[in-house]
Amino acid sequence: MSTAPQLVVHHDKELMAQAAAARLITKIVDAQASRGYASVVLTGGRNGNGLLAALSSAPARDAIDWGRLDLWWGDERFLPEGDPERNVTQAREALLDSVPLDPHRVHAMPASDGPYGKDADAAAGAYAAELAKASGPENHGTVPTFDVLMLGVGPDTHVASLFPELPAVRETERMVVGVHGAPKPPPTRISLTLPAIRAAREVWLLAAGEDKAKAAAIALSGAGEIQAPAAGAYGRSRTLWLLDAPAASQLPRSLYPPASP
Ligand SMILES: O=C1O[C@H](COP(=O)(O)O)[C@@H](O)[C@H](O)[C@H]1O
Repeated sequence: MSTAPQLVVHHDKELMAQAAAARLITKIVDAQASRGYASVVLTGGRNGNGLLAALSSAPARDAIDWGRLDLWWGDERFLPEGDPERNVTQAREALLDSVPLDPHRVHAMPASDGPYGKDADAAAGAYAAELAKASGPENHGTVPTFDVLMLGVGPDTHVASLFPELPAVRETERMVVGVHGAPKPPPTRISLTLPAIRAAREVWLLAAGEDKAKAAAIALSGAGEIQAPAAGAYGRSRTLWLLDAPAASQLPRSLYPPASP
C-alpha cells in the first residue's frame, strides 16, 4: 500500500542537507536502540552527496554506532572500481572513509571490472542475491525492510537509475536490474526496482535546486510512475519529500501554500 507523500521545505540546499543529516542520525540511533542495528540505502547525485557531507561534519554523527549500520545503494553507475563517477566512490569521499564502518556491512554494487565483467545484468542478479541473503523471516520478501531508503530526484523525475519509460521502471518481479541506454551518462547502470524501493520503511526523496522544480511538481501532481518514476517511490510507513525552496517553487499551492505573513 502506498503512503501519501509528506513534504518538508527548507530555505536552501545547505539547510536541507543539514536538516536531513540530523533526521538521518536520529533514525539510525533509534533503530539501533530498538533493534540493535540499522539499515540505510544511499543515493548518488548532488543532493545525496550533500547530505553525506553534512552528516560528516555534524557533531552528533558520533551518536551513531557505525559498526552496526548496514549500507546499501539504490543504484550505481556501472564503471570500474574507484571511478570518480561511481556513487560509492563519491559516498566514500563525502563520508564513508571517515567513519568506522564494518566493511562487511557496506554493500556496494559491483563494478564493471569486477567478477561479472561488463555484464550489468549478471551484476544486478548478484546484488539481488546479496539482498535476499540479508532478508530474514521478519522481512516481507527478498529484500530487507530498510529503515531509510534515500533517493535523489533527477530533473527528468528519475530516481535511482529508473528513468522515464525505460524497461527498468516497468519491472515488477526482479528487485535489481541492469539498466541499458540511460539518458544520463553513463548509459549502463544497476538499479533497485520500484518493488525493492517500496520494501523500505521510510523512503526519502531529496530535491534541491531550481532544476528539480519541474520534476517535483510533476511527480507530486498525480503523474504515473512510468512517465515520472519519482511518483512511484514510496515507503511502507512513510514517504518524505525533502526539498529546498527553489525545488518547491513550482509545486501546486494545495501542496505547498505560500508562507503566512
Ligand atoms: O545519476 C544519478 O542521478 C540521480 C540524481 O542526481 P542529481 O545530481 O541530479 O541530484 C541520483 O539520485 C542517482 O543515484 C544517480 O546515479
